[in-house]
Amino acid sequence: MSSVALGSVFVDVGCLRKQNEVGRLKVSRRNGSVLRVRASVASSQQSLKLAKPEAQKSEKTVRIGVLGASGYTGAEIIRLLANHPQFGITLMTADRKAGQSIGSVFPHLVTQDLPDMIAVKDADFSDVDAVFCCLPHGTTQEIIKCLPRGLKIVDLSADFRLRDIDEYEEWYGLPHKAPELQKEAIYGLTEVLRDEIRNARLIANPGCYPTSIQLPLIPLIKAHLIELTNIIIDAKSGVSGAGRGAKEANLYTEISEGIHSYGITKHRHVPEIEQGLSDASHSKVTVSFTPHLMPMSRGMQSTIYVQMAPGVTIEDLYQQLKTTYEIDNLVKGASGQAVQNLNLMMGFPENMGLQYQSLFP
Ligand SMILES: NC(=O)C1=CN([C@@H]2O[C@H](COP(=O)(O)OP(=O)(O)OC[C@H]3O[C@@H](n4cnc5c(N)ncnc54)[C@H](OP(=O)(O)O)[C@@H]3O)[C@@H](O)[C@H]2O)C=CC1
Ligand SMILES: CC(=O)N[C@@H](CCC(=O)OP(=O)(O)O)C(=O)O
Repeated sequence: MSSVALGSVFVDVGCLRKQNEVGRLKVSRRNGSVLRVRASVASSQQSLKLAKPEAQKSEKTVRIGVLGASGYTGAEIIRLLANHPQFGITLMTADRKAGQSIGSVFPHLVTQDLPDMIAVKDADFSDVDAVFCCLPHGTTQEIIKCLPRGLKIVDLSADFRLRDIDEYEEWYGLPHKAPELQKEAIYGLTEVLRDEIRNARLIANPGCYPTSIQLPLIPLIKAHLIELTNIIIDAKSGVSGAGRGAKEANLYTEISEGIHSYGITKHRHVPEIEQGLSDASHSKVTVSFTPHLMPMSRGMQSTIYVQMAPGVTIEDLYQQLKTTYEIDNLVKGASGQAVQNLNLMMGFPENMGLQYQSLFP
């Protein structure tokens, strides 16, 4: 039996991308037994130059609320929507930063003509068609439960990702406060559940690690090209993955010039990854997953070690991933995937507003 390593590289709230990879998941071969899958959302000042928010505003047909606009994923959605022809932001909320303008919190967004951020309790949803919910898990369930039923919701938190409520309570250490909504939620791994996402009201946007791991593995599992045992994932994240809130472990002095693993054997993304892989294989799949924090602002790399099924070659794996992904012009990341999902839910082309020129270096 042969083993192979899959390198899954993408960025959680945006990423660097080479010119010839625009809008694509790209598969390439390196060093004989290593396949690399790249999926990206470009981040750049360049994209701000492309945006003409005021000119586009009146033409935009979908009114968007961003809950948690003062956080990293909220800010990234605001940046992406500046260039979206149909999604116009009419409401933005914050907690500690309620009452402030987005430009005062994120200077790179100062050119946008947007409402000031308000507390969720003061929000009026009569002028909103869809929300991106960029709030901490736990808080999210209670807030989403109180939103008008007519809203489409893409939730970036982990609150509705696990189908099994008991599993949620076990891994998140919190009782689930909206189990009835959990039944309705669709997991937003776009490439895998596109049809379900189109008809959904509530999307549970996947975690960053689970996205980088499931995208390369699911097509290989579905095609029976790899064994379902001994899947080992060595993943690395930039610090923006931990959100903008102050935490001692994320101080510059703690994370610069070093790397450390965390959540070994008990990271909360394990059940999410196993749920997705088990669905793909119709049997219980377990993984060994170790995340690491890297001294970089944004970005993610997951190196995945798998055993190939008898008779399978690395070329088979390469062809499978190539066929699966080269036809999809997509961008990836927490906020990019959220916009991708709402595009589908609203009946727009999946990549609308997501085709940015990339930035290098
Ligand atoms: N960062 C990432 O790469 C990814 C994050 N996620 C998930 O997306 C969600 C948002 O993450 P991220 O943007 O990083 O988080 P941040 O910590 O950067 O931002 C959190 C946002 O929620 C607001 N907020 C915090 N507590 C409350 C509350 N009790 N009531 C109302 N609003 C509140 C904050 O307001 P204020 O700042 O004003 O206090 C802020 O706007 C989280 O669930 C996270 O797990 C998912 C994928 C990737
Ligand atoms: C670096 C870092 O701390 N990362 C976060 C994952 C962030 C993410 O994308 O996951 P959620 O959407 O589930 O929060 C963590 O390990 O918990």
